[in-house]
Amino acid sequence: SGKANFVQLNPSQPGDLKEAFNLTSFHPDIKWPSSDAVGDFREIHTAFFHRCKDLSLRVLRVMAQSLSLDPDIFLSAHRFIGTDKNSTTLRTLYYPSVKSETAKEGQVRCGEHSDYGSITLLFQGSEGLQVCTRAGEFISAPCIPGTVLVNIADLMQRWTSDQLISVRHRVLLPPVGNSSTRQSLAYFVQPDNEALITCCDGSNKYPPVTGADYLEQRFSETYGRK
Ligand SMILES: O=C(O)CCC(=O)C(=O)O
Ligand SMILES: [Fe+2]
Repeated sequence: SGKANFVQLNPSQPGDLKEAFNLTSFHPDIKWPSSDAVGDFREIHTAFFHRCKDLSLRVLRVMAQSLSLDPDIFLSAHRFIGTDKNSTTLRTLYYPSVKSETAKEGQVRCGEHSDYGSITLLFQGSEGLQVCTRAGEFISAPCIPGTVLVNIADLMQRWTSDQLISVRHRVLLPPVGNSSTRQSLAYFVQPDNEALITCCDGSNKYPPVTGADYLEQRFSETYGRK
C-alpha cells in the first residue's frame, strides 16, 4: 500500500528530517495524492515502479553470473514484484531545507542503516549520501547524473554467505547556512514473501528464512511493531 510518513532508520537517534511516500505493490486502497494536487503522480509512479522492476531483474541476473551461480538463482525468488506476494517498495524521498538552529542534537536526514532486502536501486538528485567502507569510514558517494546507484542489502549478504557485503549508509544534514533540499528515489528490491532464502553455497551459514519472515523481523527491530 502507499503511505506518507515520518520515520527514522536509526531508532536510537531523534527522528530523521525527511518526508517519504512509499509504494509497495498495487492495491486498490492505495492512498494516492489527489490528481488535482499532483497531476500524473500515479501514472508516472506506476510506470517507474515497473521500469525499476525490469532493471532490478537484469542486475540480479548479472550478480548471479558474477558469482558463477545459476543465472536464475536470485530471479527465481523475485517472481512476484508488484503484486501482494512481494514487498518490493518504491520510496520517494524529500528532505526539506534545514534550519540548523532548530535541528536537534544528533538529528540527520537519514540515520545510519543498511537496507533489508536483496538490492536497492537509488536515484539521487544531489550529493549527500555517505557509504561506509569496509574499514568503517564514511565516504561521500558521488552523484553522477544519469546513473543508478546499486546497494547490496542485508538479505543478499545472508543469501551469499557474506560473499557480498551489505553497505551501511546515511544522509547527514547539509552544512550550516546551506538551505538546499534533497530528493531521492529508492527502490528496495525484496524477494517474494514465500521464497525460502537459503545460503547459495550450501554452507547453511545462516538458517533458511522466507522473504516475509525476514522483513517482519527487521521491521519489528526498527519500528518496534509487527
Ligand atoms: O536518500 C537517500 O539517498 C538514502 C535513502 C535511504 O537510504 C533509505 O531510505 O533507505
Ligand atoms: Fe537505505
